Amino acid sequence: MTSDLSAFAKHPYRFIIAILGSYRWSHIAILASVIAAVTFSVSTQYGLKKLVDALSNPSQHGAVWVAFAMVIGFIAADNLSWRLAAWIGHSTFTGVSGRVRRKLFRHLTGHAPSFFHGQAPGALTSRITATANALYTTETMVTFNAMPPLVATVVAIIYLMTVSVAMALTLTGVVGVIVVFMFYWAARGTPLHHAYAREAANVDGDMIDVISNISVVKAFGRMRSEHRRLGGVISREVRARKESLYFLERLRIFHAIATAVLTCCVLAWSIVLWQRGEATAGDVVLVSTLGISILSATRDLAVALVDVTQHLARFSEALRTLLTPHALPLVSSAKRVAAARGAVEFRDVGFSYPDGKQVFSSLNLKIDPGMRVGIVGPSGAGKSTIFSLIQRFYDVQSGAILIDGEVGALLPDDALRKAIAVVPQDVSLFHRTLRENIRYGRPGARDDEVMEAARMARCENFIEQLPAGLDTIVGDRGAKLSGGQRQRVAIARAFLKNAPILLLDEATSALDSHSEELIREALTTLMKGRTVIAIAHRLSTLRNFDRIVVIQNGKVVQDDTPETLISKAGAYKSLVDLEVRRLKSAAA
Ligand SMILES: Nc1ncnc2c1ncn2[C@@H]1O[C@H](COP(=O)(O)OP(=O)(O)OP(=O)(O)O)[C@@H](O)[C@H]1O
Repeated sequence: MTSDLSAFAKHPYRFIIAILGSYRWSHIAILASVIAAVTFSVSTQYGLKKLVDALSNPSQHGAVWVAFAMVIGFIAADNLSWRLAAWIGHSTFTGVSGRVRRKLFRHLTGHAPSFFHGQAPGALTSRITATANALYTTETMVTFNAMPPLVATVVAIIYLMTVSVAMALTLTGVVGVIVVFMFYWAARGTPLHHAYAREAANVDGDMIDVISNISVVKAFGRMRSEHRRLGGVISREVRARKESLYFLERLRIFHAIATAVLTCCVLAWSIVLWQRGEATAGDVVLVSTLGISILSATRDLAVALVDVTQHLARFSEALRTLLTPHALPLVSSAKRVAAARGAVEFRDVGFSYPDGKQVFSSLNLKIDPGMRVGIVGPSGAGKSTIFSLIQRFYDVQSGAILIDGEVGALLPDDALRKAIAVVPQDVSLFHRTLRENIRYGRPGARDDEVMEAARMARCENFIEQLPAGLDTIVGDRGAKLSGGQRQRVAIARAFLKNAPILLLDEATSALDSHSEELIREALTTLMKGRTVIAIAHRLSTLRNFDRIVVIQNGKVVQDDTPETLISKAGAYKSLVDLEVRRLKSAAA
C-alpha cells in the first residue's frame, strides 16, 4: 500500500481485506480454533447423553467409563481450543489495530501542511484511534460474540437430527425467525445508542474545553457556571445512556419469555417421543440441553450481529472522512538532483487559496544565490503566501516557482526540503528534550554538532540554566521556554540543517532588547553564505540586506537596494516614515 490510501475511502471492505491479508494465517488459525472449541462444547452435551444412556443400562459398565472419558475429553478440548483462539487473537487483533493506525497516520501526514489549517489536531488523531478501535472491536465481536452462537446452532441442529429430524427442522425455522426478528428489533435501537455516544462525546469535549481554557475560566470567576453547564451535559448523557440500556433490556425480556416457552415445547416434545419409545432418556437430556443452548444463542447472535454492523458502519464512515486524497502529488525521491545553490525564482505565478481567495495573478521575482532579500508590505499583501509557495505547501495555478532553475513542484520532496531552512514566526517545539528539538534540523547530527549549533544560535546561557540542560523536556509546544529562547532554538535547528536557502519570518511580538540583540547576532552568523528571504516587521532589521521587495495586493510595487528605496518617495519610504512616527510616539 502507498501512503495515499484515498482509493479505499469508498471501499472500506477492500481496506480491511488488504490489512487482514498480512495476517491471513493467524485469522485462519483463529477461525479453526473457534469452530473446534464450539464443536467440542456442543459435543459435551452429546457425551452427557451417552453417559445417561449408559447409566440407564446397568449391564453397560464399560460404556459408562467410555462416555465419562468422552465428556472429560470434550470439556478439555473445548477449553484448550478457546485459549488457543484467544492467544492468537490477542496478538493478531492488536497487530491489525496497530497496522491500521500506522497506515492512517501515514496517510494523514502525507497531506500538505495547508490541509491541517482549520482542523483540530485532536479531532483528527482521535478519529484515527476510533477507526482502529472500531476494526478491533469488530474483529473481537465476530470471533467471540457472533461466531460462537452461529457455529453452536449449526452443530446443535446436526446433533438434534440424530434424535428427530422433524424437531431439528422445526427448531431451525423457529431459530431463523427469532434471529431475524431480534436483529431488526435490535437495529431499531441504533439511534438511541448513537445519541448516547454523541452525548458522551459532548461531555468529553466540554471537559477538555474547560480544562484547556482554565486560566480564562478562573480569571473571569466562571468556575461555578462552568460546573453547572457541565452538570447539564452530564445529565443529558446519563438520560441517553439509560434509554439505550433499557431498550436492550426490553429486547432481553422478550427473548427470555420466548426462550422459556420454546424450551417448554421442545422438552415436552422429546418426552412424548420417549413415552412412545422413539427416544432414549439420554436423547431427552440431549434435546433439552441443546434446545436451551440454541435458543440462548439466538439472542447473542442477533445482538452481536447488530453490534458488528454498527461498528462496521462506524469504521466505513470514519475511513471515508479520513481518507481524503492528498492534494499535492509527491514526486518520487528516486529522481536525483544536484545539491541546491540557492536560486529562487517566481515566474508569472498565479495563485489562489483553495477557498478561491486570489493572492497573486502574475508575480515575478528572481533571487540569485547568496542574495539577501527583505519582503515588506502591509498586512494581507501576500508575504507569508510567498513562503508557503516556496515550501510547496500549495501548488500554484499558473506560472512556476523555480529552485536553481528546476520547477519546485517537480523536485522530489526530500530534495526540496533539504534546500530550505525556515525560522518561523511562531516556533513550534515538540514535547521532547531540547536536544531532540534542536536535532530536528538534522536527525543524524552528533551531540557535539548539536551543542555547536546551540552555541552559534546563542542558546548557551539559557541552556545552562535549565534543570537538565539540553536534556530538559521543553513542555507542550515549548511552553517552558520564553519566546526569544524558542526563536533561538529555531535558529539552532537552521544551523544544523545548513540549507542554502533560508526563510526568515520575523516575530511580530516585541522581545526585550537583550533577547533581540542575541537573536540579531545569531541570525547574522546564520545568514552568511546563504540565500536569505526575510519577512520583516521592523524595517531596521533590513538595513544590511541586498534588496528590498515591497509587495502590495499581491504585486511587487518596489524592488531595489535599501539605500535607493529610502532616498526616493514611494511605498517603502512611506512605510519607513510610518515606522519612525510610530517609534517616536511610543517613546513619547
Ligand atoms: N489559508 C488561507 N486560506 C485562504 N486565504 C488565505 C489563507 N492564508 C492567507 N489568506 C489570505 O491571503 C492573503 C495574503 O495573506 P498572507 O498571509 O500571505 O499576507 P501577509 O502579507 O503575510 O500578511 P501579514 O503581514 O498580516 O502576515 C490575505 O488576504 C489572507 O486573508
